[in-house]
Amino acid sequence: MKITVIYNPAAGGGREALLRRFVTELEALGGSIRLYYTQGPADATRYLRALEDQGDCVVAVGGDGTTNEVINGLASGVALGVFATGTANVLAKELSLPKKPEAAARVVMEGKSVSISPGLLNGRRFIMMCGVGYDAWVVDRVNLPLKERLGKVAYALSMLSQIRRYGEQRYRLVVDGRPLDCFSAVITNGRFYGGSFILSKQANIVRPKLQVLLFQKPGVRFLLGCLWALLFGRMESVDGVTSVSAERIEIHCDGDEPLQADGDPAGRLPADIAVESEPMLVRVPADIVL
Ligand SMILES: Nc1ncnc2c1ncn2[C@@H]1O[C@H](COP(=O)(O)OP(=O)(O)OP(=O)(O)O)[C@@H](O)[C@H]1O
Repeated sequence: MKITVIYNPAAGGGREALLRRFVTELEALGGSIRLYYTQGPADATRYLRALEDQGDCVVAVGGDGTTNEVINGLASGVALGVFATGTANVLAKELSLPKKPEAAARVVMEGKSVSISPGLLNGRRFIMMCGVGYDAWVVDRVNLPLKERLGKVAYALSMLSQIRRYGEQRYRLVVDGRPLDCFSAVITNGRFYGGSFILSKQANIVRPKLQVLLFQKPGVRFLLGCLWALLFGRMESVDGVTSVSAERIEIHCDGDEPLQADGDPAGRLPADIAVESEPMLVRVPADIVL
């Protein structure tokens, strides 16, 4: 198998030793490897788009942001592999991908491929989720030097700093033609969010649909109740949270508001979100049922 490995040396504070073990195991299993170190934001996408032949599989080695940049450069028919070395690694949780480099290499070489339809946010792919409102503010305001040193703690601090703003801004969504208002929204392809927390039990990453979670009550108490429910996988049971599956979502508001996709900043409103018509092939463990 011809494999292009894209390594983000900044993800998770750097994981060079794990990368070496991963590549060694791929080669031991018969893989022919081309290895690329990303130089900065958007470089993975740029590099892949310029390649004439990406091989049979492109593996993202990094966090969800790296995977996002890889899928935006992935050529049609080339499989995606993931060796998660980032901070949160939500996709790895969703797909039960192993943390050990040797096991992750075996998934690429000896696992199976499943079809997953990415979402499209203003023409750019996302694989896990995008959002507007509170979670987009948290991503927008996270202190990057602190994230490099402290990882998830930087997100926790950003979450605290943004809580009091929740409810200030109202958004109008048009969900498959139906107008719905909210104070925050997350549009998710998969069940997991922010690590190992289950945001939506109704979502299913192999289904060509997106699950829209609307936070329709204002107030800090409501938001804290949602965060509490998230810890226990009960978000969709909270009074004031609406969860609907959809194929097309528009988001508008009066202000200049940020968006997040796969945990990284993703431009500003307005947003036009859809399910991509052509699914991607993604390498997963042979024994998982999605
Ligand atoms: N060489 C580089 N130096 C600095 N930043 C880079 C480099 N290459 C890529 N990046 C950027 O690093 C960002 C963060 O990477 P990524 O999200 O994969 O890791 P993470 O934040 O540690 O993990 P997670 O998303 O799981 O929390 C990416 O969005 C990408 O734009």
